[in-house]
Amino acid sequence: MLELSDLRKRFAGGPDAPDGKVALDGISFAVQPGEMFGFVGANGAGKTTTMRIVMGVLEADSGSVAWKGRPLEHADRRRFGYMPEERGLYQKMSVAEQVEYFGRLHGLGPSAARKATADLLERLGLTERRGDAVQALSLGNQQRVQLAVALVHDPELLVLDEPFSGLDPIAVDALVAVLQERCRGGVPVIFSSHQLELVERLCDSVGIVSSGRMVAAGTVAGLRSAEGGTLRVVVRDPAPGWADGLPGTVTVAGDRHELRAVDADDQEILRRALKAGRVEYFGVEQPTLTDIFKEAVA
Ligand SMILES: Nc1ncnc2c1ncn2[C@@H]1O[C@H](COP(=O)(O)OP(=O)(O)OP(=O)(O)O)[C@@H](O)[C@H]1O
Repeated sequence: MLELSDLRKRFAGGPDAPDGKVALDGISFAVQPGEMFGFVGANGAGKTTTMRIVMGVLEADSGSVAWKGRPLEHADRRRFGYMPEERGLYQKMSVAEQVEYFGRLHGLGPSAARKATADLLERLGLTERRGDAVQALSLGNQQRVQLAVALVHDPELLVLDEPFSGLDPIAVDALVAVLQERCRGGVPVIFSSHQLELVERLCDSVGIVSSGRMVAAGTVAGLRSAEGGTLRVVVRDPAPGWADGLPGTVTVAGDRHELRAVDADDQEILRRALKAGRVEYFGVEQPTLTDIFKEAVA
């Protein structure tokens, strides 16, 4: 549905970096209807640059962005919802006026804009602040307004640059519910985040970007199985030297010996552990998205 192919972008250099800075070095991925795509990467990896290119804020040096099978055009973007990294709200306008205004700007009629605004302010916990100027709100509440602005016109695609940063847990849950609802309605959602547990919980697929390149992409389950699990055994008070010759590493805390090993013969390790002492834990642990991320960007 949205398809990015081999995007490249170099920023002009200054006196310190005359050759410029390669921000994107061939980014490709696709997001399908109703798919939640988590875009993760270290600071400066290229996430914002990619999203800005999708939204037409920046132009790529080469590569392409297609929407519904044809080159993305300016008119398509009017039907997208975008939350930019540089938050842009009119500070003196009231919360409700602001959201309605952006709804109108994206083509909603007055009553549709009013209704969508009231619904979203309720969902995002802003109804009581509807008449307040944006500048009087806390940063987290300003963020909620920014999200309402991105969502008000019922967009066909959502591109959200760190939408969860700075939100309290209640607001995170409210936003998750809204995004999941939009996804269920067929809208593809791309969002960047450093909150990897949240990405793992929410996303159908994930792209890990490092130095302008996509270093891993796919479903969280697929990335996990590619990575393989870690065997973990905890033995209480084992005989000395019980793990000699076994693969992996052993850490000792008091009388608890913990062995962790990858790609090991689990049955052999279990036999040795049972012989050595009381086995308190034995299992294969799947890597978390944080483990996968660290491995991919290392
Ligand atoms: N306008 C610009 N001029 C020069 N360099 C830029 C510009 N915008 C971005 N860059 C550089 O491009 C690279 C990618 O930046 P980008 O903002 O896309 O990263 P990011 O993954 O969004 O990072 P973060 O997680 O910190 O928001 C960085 O090295 C950044 O310094």
